[in-house]
Amino acid sequence: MSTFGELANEVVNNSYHKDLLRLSWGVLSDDMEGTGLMLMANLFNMSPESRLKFGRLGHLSTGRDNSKLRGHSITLMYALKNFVDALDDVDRLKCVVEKFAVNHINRQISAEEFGKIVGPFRAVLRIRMGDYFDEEIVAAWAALIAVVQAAL
Ligand code: HEM
Repeated sequence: MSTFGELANEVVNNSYHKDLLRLSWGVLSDDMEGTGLMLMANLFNMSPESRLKFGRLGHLSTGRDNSKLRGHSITLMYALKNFVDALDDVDRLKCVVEKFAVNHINRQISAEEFGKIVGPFRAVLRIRMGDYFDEEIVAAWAALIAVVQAAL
């Protein structure tokens, strides 16, 4: 089992994956709010048990009309932007990942639960990337998510 530091190094040293992350981020970030809402809706549909962790957000099926869910979706996307902006600097990547890991440790989110975002992420990439969708793009995001999981 690789450590947090080893996984962070693997992400920073994988130029091909970094190209895929930046390319797909360019597409995903074109509509930060819409992409964030789509990711959350996918998580709630694909892992209904995760809804229990988001009690603060109220009724989770109301999408953009739910201002708390909307706020959460936007801040989640800016968290991803922090990761993408740190891809060339392993120390920077580690410190932003640790910052977001703490937010989840405080909410009792385990590494396994956090990993449930990969399927919903794949579904977002399928829609947003269209003909440019490729499993290797999912693998690049999964490797980045694995760094967060290792910090939980
Ligand atoms: C791409 C993956 C994810 C990112 C980038 C992310 C990012 C964030 C951010 C930025 C916050 C707000 C932090 C704060 O206000 O303290 C947050 C809160 C939270 N996250 Fe995540 N998250 C991800 C995945 C998940 C998953 C998979 C779960 C659970 C299964 C989860 C559960 C939570 C919960 C329960 C909160 C608190 C919501 C609230 O009451 O405001 N997150 N997340």
